Amino acid sequence: MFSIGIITASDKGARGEREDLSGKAIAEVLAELGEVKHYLIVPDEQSALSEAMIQMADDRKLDLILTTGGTGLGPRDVTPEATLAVIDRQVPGIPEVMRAKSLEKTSRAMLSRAVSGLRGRTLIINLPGSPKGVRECLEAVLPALEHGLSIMKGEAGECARP
Ligand SMILES: Nc1ncnc2c1ncn2[C@@H]1O[C@H](COP(=O)(O)OP(=O)(O)OP(=O)(O)O)[C@@H](O)[C@H]1O
Ligand SMILES: Nc1nc2c(c(=O)[nH]1)N[C@H]1C(S)=C(S)[C@@H](COP(=O)(O)O)O[C@H]1N2
Repeated sequence: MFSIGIITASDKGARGEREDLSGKAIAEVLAELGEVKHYLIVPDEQSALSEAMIQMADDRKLDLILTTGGTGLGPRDVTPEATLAVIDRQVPGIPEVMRAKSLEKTSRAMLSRAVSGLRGRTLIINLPGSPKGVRECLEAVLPALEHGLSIMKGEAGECARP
């Protein structure tokens, strides 16, 4: 079981104006992969988002951080920039597969600028804001997540498939 953090990037959510169904969807989909240890709703502000990621990665030492929201083209959509500012190495295959699989469902998938990467021994993944988008994107990456996290933690040395 891996330790998981969820960050919902949402102005409405942070003001208490909308129930955060997307954060809940992440916790539901990942129930078998790990345990949600920390959960924050943060307004769409780059420094606050980066700060939340640093806290979860460096202080709480969580294995996996999922963000939802703020990946689009809106003027306040800055989650990818907040993520790029704190990661050491990108993992491009994760957003590549999320967009590729999601494009089979909606052409709007191309509008998510989501990124993914490692900060030390923490993997950070951006997801879109809608609960549907969260489920569709997580479904796309889930098959490889456990293996990726094990390699990241130094618990699995072999990538060979049986
Ligand atoms: N955390 C969430 N929980 C439930 N629904 C959400 C959430 N985030 C987004 N949605 C849904 O996806 C739609 C598009 O999301 P978008 O990111 O554009 O939200 P928004 O209206 O700009 O507000 P904000 O950025 O303050 O969350 C919303 O109108 C809402 O229906
Ligand atoms: N799988 C999937 N990806 C998706 C969507 C979706 O419904 N399903 N919505 C798209 C839409 S409409 C937008 S605008 C972008 C960015 O969403 P965000 O700004 O809420 O992060 O994600 C896209 N990615």
